[in-house]
Amino acid sequence: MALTRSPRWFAKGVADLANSPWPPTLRGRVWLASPRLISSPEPPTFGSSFGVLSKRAAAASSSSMAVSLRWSPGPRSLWDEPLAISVHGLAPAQPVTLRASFRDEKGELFQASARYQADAGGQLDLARAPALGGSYSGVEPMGLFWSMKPAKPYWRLVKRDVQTPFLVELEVYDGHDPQPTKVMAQVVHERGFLGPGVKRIPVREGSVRATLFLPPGSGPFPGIIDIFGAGGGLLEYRASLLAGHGFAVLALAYYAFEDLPKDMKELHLEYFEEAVQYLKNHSQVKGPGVGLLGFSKGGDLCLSMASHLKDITATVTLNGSMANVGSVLHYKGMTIPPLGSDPKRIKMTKDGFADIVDALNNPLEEPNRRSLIPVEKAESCFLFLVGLDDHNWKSEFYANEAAKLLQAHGKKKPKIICYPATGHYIEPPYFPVCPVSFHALVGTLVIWGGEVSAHSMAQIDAWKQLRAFFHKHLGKD
Ligand SMILES: CCCCCCCCCCCC(=O)SCCNC(=O)CCNC(=O)[C@H](O)C(C)(C)COP(=O)(O)OP(=O)(O)OC[C@H]1O[C@@H](n2cnc3c(N)ncnc32)[C@H](O)[C@@H]1OP(=O)(O)O
Repeated sequence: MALTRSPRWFAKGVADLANSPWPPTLRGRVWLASPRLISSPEPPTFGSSFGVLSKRAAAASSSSMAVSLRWSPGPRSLWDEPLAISVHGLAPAQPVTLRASFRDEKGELFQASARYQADAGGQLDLARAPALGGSYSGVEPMGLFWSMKPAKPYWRLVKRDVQTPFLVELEVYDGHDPQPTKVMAQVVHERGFLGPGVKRIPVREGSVRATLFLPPGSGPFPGIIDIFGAGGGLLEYRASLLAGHGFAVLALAYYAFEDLPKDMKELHLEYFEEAVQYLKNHSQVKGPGVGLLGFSKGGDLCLSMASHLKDITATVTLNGSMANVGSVLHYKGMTIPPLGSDPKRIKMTKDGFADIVDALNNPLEEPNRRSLIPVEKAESCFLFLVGLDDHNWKSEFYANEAAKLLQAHGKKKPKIICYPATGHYIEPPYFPVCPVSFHALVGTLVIWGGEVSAHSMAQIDAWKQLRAFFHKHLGKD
């Protein structure tokens, strides 16, 4: 039996299919609105983002009205893209519950839900309608994403393979029951990390272990090196998303990856210098200088790179430190010891988690000054993005002291943007906030800080700010 569809609806789906920039295999899947439209056992795959009822739910649905759930851009989007989400075909003022969920690559579930009420016309537009409770409240067009929580405690969202999307399922349930059962519409949407035409190039040049992401087109593109914090391995997701905004981005590993050192006890700046040279010399990277983006320990590494290496034009840190932390840093015979700490200053929260915010020594006091990073030697301009509720360390203090050091030596004033109620893990937009998780360097569960809503808004703004800063100082592609 052929599928029967309302011509307009079907044509839209097919049109999306034709225009969709994504290869057919990556197109969103849709389920049908009601039994009368279902004839194939397999839900069809369309380029459209019209998503409605699964076959199972269709059988349960009493309404013959097709409830449709739509979001744009469709058929898939990138993780850092906002979505316009709406529901159509409801009864006037009908109470409904929306639920979003997906599983990460380790199979761990992330989910959020919120209660809404349709308008007089039976429509629900998340850009206008307030959530009445659940994972969030108020008018929050992307609340279903940023408010998601893992079912597994102390679990962080980490995208390990940027070549595959997360399949996010969005469901509309009838009513506001705490555990609603009647599904009225359902759609699976693909949230990717590699934009159309972005190339992913593994880099094994000399001792450099990295992945280069190039935007579509011939370039040359402004180049950025992206460095994560303590944890090891090679995390690519921030670089791959940033490449979607016109930058050539090198996600750089520096320990616990392939033949790199197994731990970060001893790091050599020559390794990072080799990475800068690789990126600078790439035919599709626009010189003369490159940008650096560092999060946490990656932030202090970027400051050390900017201070000691040539051709660093723009440096952005996300909750970085202005002292060398967690490893001995060597460069051309020079040795910078790690900033000391005192375990006695680790506090325990009432829930039994470690709060390490005061554990590090003050880098301005002797003998800790030997761990200070000589940012005054840098030619780079700086943007320090700071979470004011960072519980990993005193990010605001470090940013302000680094600014004083720079200005005391006649350097340009760095831009400092502080985000209230924002914790340590400032990730790309719409990453669920992780309040507590395992700290690779401390070896236990720590609190990272951050109030969910404020931290989520900070992630959206920080992403905008760093992109604008790099475009301003490195040029546009
Ligand atoms: C005196 C004190 C002074 C303290 C003074 C303070 C000094 C702070 C200095 C450092 C500041 C920072 O950088 S703070 C950290 C910033 N973090 C980052 O930038 C992220 C860096 N990368 C990572 O976290 C890692 O690469 C991962 C977790 C993404 C993947 O690493 P991996 O090595 O593949 O992980 P894996 O083997 O699977 O698991 C290793 C362990 O990591 C944890 N883990 C793994 N995946 C996850 C996950 N999604 N969510 C939560 N936890 C996870 C588990 O506990 C797991 O143990 P098990 O369950 O398998 O047994």
